[in-house]
Amino acid sequence: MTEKLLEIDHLCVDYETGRGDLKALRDITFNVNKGEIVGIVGESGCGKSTLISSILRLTAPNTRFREGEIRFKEQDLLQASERQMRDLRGSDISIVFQDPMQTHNPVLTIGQQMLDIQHRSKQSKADKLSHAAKMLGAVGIPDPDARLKQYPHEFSGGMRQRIAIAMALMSEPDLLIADEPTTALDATLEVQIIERLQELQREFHCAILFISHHLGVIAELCDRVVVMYAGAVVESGEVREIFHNPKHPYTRRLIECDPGHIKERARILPTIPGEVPDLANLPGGCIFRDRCDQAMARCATEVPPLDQLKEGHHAACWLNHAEATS
Ligand SMILES: Nc1ncnc2c1ncn2[C@@H]1O[C@H](COP(=O)(O)OP(=O)(O)OP(=O)(O)O)[C@@H](O)[C@H]1O
Repeated sequence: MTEKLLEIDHLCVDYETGRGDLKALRDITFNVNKGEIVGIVGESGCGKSTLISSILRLTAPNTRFREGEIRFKEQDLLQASERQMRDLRGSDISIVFQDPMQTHNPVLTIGQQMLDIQHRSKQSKADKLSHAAKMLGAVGIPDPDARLKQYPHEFSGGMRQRIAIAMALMSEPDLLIADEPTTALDATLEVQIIERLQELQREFHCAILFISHHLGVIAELCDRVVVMYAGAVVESGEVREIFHNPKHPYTRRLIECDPGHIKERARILPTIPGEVPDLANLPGGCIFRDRCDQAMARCATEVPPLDQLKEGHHAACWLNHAEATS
């Protein structure tokens, strides 16, 4: 039976700005089940970072949680104390960033940093170092005992990202949030990291919330995908279903822009013409209509609901509304 780990329920998050409230997340609902890999995809500005910082409760001071809930193992994170959040971060929930240098301290050896992560453990220093070396080995760093004595700048970008993943997994988290961990790497390294993440997920049984601009990467790794546009979910479902039977025009355009397997990915991708609407001054109707080549009169006035089209496949587009099962 699938067990829910992370539940995002009708989440609405605003930023207070001089121009009024900027609606960064609107009515976001999705789950990550135990041991599952869920991808979040969308262009820059669609709200991916706001979503991650909301889950970790590391938001900018002008953030307002307007509505909705975030539950992790049934605990309501928006009501949790700062201390409870600190306990969760880096233990039950870990994160890997796009730039591994955000994780690494340049003036400390990798070994010292991996010791620091284990500060709560009662094990001896020798055991902690041996655990650190084992984790470096698990992410494919050769000669891990010697490498522990080196500084971050002595590793290549791909190796630094592997080390960041090793550090994130040291606490055996239930949820690993991977925030575009391969975007800064070339295609070959990207494939290696994706394959390694798949192996590690099987070994450590953690769930992964994988954030990416690229549907190709999501297709390689994830079980399910949530497509976000301008702060809202426009489509969600199993990766295979979304790829073979995309129902939202935005998802179709993303697939056209990011074809096939990441190994063959072109270095410069075509982009979708037009821009994400101003989230501080949202237009009425469907938020994608100005960029949609199938827009109808109704799209200008009525917001399409996120319809269930078949079990587990949802899309918010009037084109499919007649097929909705709920
Ligand atoms: N502290 C803030 N105050 C005001 N607006 C903000 C703030 N942080 C983000 N935004 C705006 O909120 C919207 C969503 O931003 P967010 O960073 O979550 O998107 P994103 O999908 O992660 O983009 P990227 O991939 O470029 O990081 C954008 O319009 C952004 O300009």
